[in-house]
Amino acid sequence: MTNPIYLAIDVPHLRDGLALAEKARAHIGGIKLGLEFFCAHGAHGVHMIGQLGLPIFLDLKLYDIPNTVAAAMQAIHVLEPAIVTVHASGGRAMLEDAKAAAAEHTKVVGVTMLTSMDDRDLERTGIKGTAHDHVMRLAELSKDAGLDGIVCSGHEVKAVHKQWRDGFFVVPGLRPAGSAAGDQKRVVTPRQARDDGASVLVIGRPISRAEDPAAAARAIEGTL
Ligand SMILES: O=c1ccn([C@@H]2O[C@H](COP(=O)(O)O)[C@@H](O)[C@H]2O)c(=O)[nH]1
Repeated sequence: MTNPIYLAIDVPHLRDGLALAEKARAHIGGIKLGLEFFCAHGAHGVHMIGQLGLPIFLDLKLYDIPNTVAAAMQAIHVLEPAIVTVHASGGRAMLEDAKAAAAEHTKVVGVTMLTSMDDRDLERTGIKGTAHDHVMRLAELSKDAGLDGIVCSGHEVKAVHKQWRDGFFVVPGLRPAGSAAGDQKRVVTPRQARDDGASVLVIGRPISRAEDPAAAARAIEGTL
């Protein structure tokens, strides 16, 4: 079985990101590079991390008019990402054009509702209903638009998996039992998410902020 853990490299210095990825390398299946990393290090940073030979997940959360998102998708072909994110709330045309513009081997997944938000946060954005309802709606839209899957929390992945059997489900907001949630609000353990149908487990601070990142990654891998 391939290791579903993607380590989120959310550190300001490239050399620290490389060192972290090297330490955890034996216990992870891929690397997730997000906004912080891409804004600081751009394509050069992605190439450097890519040299470790692990699949790269570019968590860019693209959200713009269809033409702009499609152009951005084309621009990143050269980086050969295994996975790229777009915001599912960007609408059907944006999602369709994003998928059409992506490289053949890149999975395009729609971010439904950030794991740092709960029902109350959702209500404050003017959206009625629960996080669960909202994620289910955006999962259906993503599926209809031809995306490969979605990003959701471990609270919803079981229900989404039931509706979309061959979908690809990326789950962040993961915390080993007893570890601090920080800014994450919809949290489950890595094991729970995997058992409920997650394809990819995104884990950042429980590994990157650990005293011994390799030992932390190994311990999480051991629970799966
Ligand atoms: O809904 C979302 C979408 C993306 N993320 C990203 O995942 C990691 C999680 O990091 P932790 O340190 O394990 O909390 C981070 O890069 C986020 O940008 C998310 O958390 N939730």
